[in-house]
Amino acid sequence: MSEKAPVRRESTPMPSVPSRFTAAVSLSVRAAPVAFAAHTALTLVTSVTPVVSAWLMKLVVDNIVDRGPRGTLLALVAGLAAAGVGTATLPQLIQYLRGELDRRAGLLTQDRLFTATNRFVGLGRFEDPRFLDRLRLAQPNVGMNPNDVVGGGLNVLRALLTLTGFVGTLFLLGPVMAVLLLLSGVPMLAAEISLSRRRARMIWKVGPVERREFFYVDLLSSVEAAKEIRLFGTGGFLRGRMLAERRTANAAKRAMDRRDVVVQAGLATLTAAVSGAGLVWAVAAAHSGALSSGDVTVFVAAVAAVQGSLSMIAGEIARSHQALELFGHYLVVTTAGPDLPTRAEPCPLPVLSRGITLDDVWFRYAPGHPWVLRGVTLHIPHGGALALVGLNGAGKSTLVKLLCRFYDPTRGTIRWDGVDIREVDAAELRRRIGAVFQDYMHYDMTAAENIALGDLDALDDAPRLRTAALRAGIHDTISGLPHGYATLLSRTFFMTADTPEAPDTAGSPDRGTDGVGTGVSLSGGQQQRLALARAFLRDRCELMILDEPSAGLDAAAEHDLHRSLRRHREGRTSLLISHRLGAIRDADLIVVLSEGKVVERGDHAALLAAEGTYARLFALQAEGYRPHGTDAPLPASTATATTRNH
Ligand SMILES: Nc1ncnc2c1ncn2[C@@H]1O[C@H](COP(=O)(O)OP(=O)(O)OP(=O)(O)O)[C@@H](O)[C@H]1O
Repeated sequence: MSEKAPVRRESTPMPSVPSRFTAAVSLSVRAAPVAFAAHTALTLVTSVTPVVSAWLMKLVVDNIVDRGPRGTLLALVAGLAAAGVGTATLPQLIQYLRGELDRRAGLLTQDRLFTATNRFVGLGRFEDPRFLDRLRLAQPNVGMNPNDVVGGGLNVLRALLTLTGFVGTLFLLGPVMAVLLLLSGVPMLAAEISLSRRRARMIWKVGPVERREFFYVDLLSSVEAAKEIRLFGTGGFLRGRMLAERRTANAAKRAMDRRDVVVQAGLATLTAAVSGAGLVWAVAAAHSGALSSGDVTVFVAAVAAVQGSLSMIAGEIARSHQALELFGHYLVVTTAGPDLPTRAEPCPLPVLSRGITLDDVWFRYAPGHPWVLRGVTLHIPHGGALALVGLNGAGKSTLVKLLCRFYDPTRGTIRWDGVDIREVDAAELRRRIGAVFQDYMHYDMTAAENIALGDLDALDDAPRLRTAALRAGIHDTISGLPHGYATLLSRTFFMTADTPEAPDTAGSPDRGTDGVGTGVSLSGGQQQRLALARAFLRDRCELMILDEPSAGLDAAAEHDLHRSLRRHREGRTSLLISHRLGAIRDADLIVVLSEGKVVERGDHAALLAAEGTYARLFALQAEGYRPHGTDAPLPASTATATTRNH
């Protein structure tokens, strides 16, 4: 069989600029059609008000100089006042509409982004730094908003309309000057576009640096890391690392800003030179009688407006270009193909009746990485309990991840009652599995929610939650919490019902606020029981996987847990991983993995008799329970307790 890359690196190409622009516009329209239409219409109205004002001003000045009819003058002044009110008020309305569009487009973008990431079947994408960089840049709260593209496009359109009006005016008054002014816009545009390209490249380049900086920020502000940081005194070291990343990002941004300053200064000098020349020409023309006083007024306004519009067009094109680059990351993420091959019409997954078979399974996390599983062949019989044993790094958890189809085997197959699990719907496969992972999750949510995340159908089903909690031995603890199952299991958030107006005790030496507003923290073992309850909620699952389910439990709890598990797994297929060999001694089949290979298999008695790895590990553990300095065998009762509880 040919080798398949287990982790498909993201390979979706960046869409072309026109398709990015079309996609951004359609997303903004879909997010808020009314606000979009109103924003567009008002923006276009504001594009003509400066031209109208300038012409009205010319007519007013000419009327005063020529002593025109009083009624006409009043009408012109009224028109000028109306245009002034429009110029003054419309920007506020436009700004509000822009904000609303930003918010709605941001919401839709976020929704689509995380709908897309949830669609990935496996874990590979989340271990691909390039993908993670894109995902960060594509988030509306980090900087990307499709509306920036639309807003930029509209501003360009507005500036173009204003420009057309004033250029027409200038052509009437001084065509040479009009051409000169327009030509001065060409280097401006070229320079701005080149700057925006560089800026977009810089943002992409510093992406990984900023992600690392956020990693250190997260460490320095998380309660989980706070213990070790204080114990080992690593705060200064981590702060140094964080600042080093910030300095690297700052250096890249500074270099960009310096280039910006030089280019903008050059452009401003050019602009000043052109408008100075225009002013000299207009004064000379007025002196010779070629232009009226009103003409000079409108000419000066037109030069300023044309230059303003040109600079706005150049700036907005540059900003839109940059926004389009960021929007491209969003499109790459949301249109990325599946991370693992999926069938358009998946095979139905049969009810497990025979078992799960791994046939010559080889696996490595990436093509350049070492093999983690090397030709594993084993059968987990239906209704049986299979235990996996092995030293750290032997590949046990990896095997579990393949069973859940978080990755596909690089070679070989895994069959569920004869059906290759690559052929079935991964979500359906996972619905049939209950699991507690070695690195189980704890959620900053209520106790009920922490359990219900195992099966959201049970979110409002108190008896089911209670049964699962009872089986995991955590019910009494939860019942004793201030709000029972509704207690927030977190000290880092406020309870939903409470408001952040609770007294701020951060600066107070005595934080004895009786937990005002915040939830409670559970111990590590209690959190592990909660994770077990989450798995037990899936009491109808066909395969139960328990990867080190009792590592954090006290001896009595572990004993109770294994008794409960034995009861629970009757007639159910289960896969158990534990370094505490007493916990798995009564499994139907014990498989010893070493460096990705099955090196021993059999039941407890057979493996002890074989005097191999398992027997050696078991003897080592039992040794720890022998009275000091004796070779005497343990008393029968102690031996039983030892092997069962440790
Ligand atoms: N996501 C990953 N990417 C790359 N390598 C990984 C990844 N996860 C695990 N590995 C590597 O795979 C090997 C097997 O790891 P695995 O977690 O399966 O071992 P294990 O038998 O469960 O060990 P332990 O008893 O310590 O839990 C290790 O060498 C580890 O470095």
